[in-house]
Amino acid sequence: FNEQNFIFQQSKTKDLLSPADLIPRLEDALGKFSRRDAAEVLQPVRTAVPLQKHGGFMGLMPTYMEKDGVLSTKFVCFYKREEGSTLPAVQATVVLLDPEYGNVKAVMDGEVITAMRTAAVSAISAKLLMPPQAEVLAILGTGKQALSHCRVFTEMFSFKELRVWSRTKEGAARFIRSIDGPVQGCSTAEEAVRGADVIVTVTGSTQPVLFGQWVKAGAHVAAVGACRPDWRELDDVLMKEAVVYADSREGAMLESGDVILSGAEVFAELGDVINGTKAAHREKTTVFKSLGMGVEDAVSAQLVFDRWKAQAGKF
Ligand SMILES: NC(=O)C1=CN([C@@H]2O[C@H](COP(=O)(O)OP(=O)(O)OC[C@H]3O[C@@H](n4cnc5c(N)ncnc54)[C@H](O)[C@@H]3O)[C@@H](O)[C@H]2O)C=CC1
Ligand SMILES: O=C([O-])C1=[NH+]CCC1
Repeated sequence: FNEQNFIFQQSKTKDLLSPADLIPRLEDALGKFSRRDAAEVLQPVRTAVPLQKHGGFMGLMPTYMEKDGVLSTKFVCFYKREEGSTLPAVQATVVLLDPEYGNVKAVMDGEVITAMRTAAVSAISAKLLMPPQAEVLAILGTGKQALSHCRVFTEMFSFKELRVWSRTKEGAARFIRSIDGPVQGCSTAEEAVRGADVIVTVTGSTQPVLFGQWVKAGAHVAAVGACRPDWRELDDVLMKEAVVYADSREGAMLESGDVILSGAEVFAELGDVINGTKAAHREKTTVFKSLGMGVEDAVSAQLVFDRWKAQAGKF
């Protein structure tokens, strides 16, 4: 394996991936995952290796989709970064293999894949669970995931109002400068979320930043940060009052501080709703606890590979 063409840099994955193409593949993958049919998806909960000295962890996310012939693994390193740091909080690489022989087919930059697939899965959660006629979107956090969520949500839905909150003025200003449409910068998280129909939490916080008493009844929350068992983004009130959905029930029980420490019950996986085996409680306050799954990276990497093959006229 030393073929230049099979290394996909960030610019290439960016060119080849679009939310519109990705969303149907992710919906299909989430549905397959929740059927727990080993011939469709084999995906253990990610192995997390703490990098104590450097304030981060490395996650290994292997996935096999036998029927689809997709074998991949992602390596992802996550670090807590100071506001304004130019270093990325999340760095990732996705390796796509041939399941028949075990040879590597492609090595891809995983930052764009991670940013886009995470936002696309949150958008799927909103499509299924947000109240009808949702008008106001609030985003807490202004980093890479905030930007990708903003892009995917504004592409997929027509909110009348977009609000954003950062823990620093500079973070909010940078975010507002980076996006095209109108956005209201809020000086507190409470101001951003009061009355919002959809709330996205994409912070590196380890303590709650969103409190149930601020959240409008019937709102949908896509909770994307706090991916360790002792990290929180949401308080107990919200976790207990809302109907809680997750990408993976096992992942949520092992990795999500919001689920584990609040004692909240995971009502369903997003895939169960897609499969029609569990209800989408749009009329209630809902939380989608996103942790990120290997199967999302697998289908995203396969999509990049398929698009590249089609463009290059390969095989
Ligand atoms: N569920 C999933 O599939 C994925 C989840 N993530 C998680 O999403 C979160 C955001 O990731 P990125 O945007 O890549 O990181 P980033 O570093 O680019 O952005 C993090 C944002 O959180 C803010 N923040 C950090 N600490 C905070 C605190 N104590 N209180 C309030 N705000 C705080 C920062 O100011 C920044 O705006 C992280 O927690 C990461 O682990 C990332 C990738 C995938
Ligand atoms: O799924 C993913 O890639 C991650 N989830 C939390 C940090 C990175």
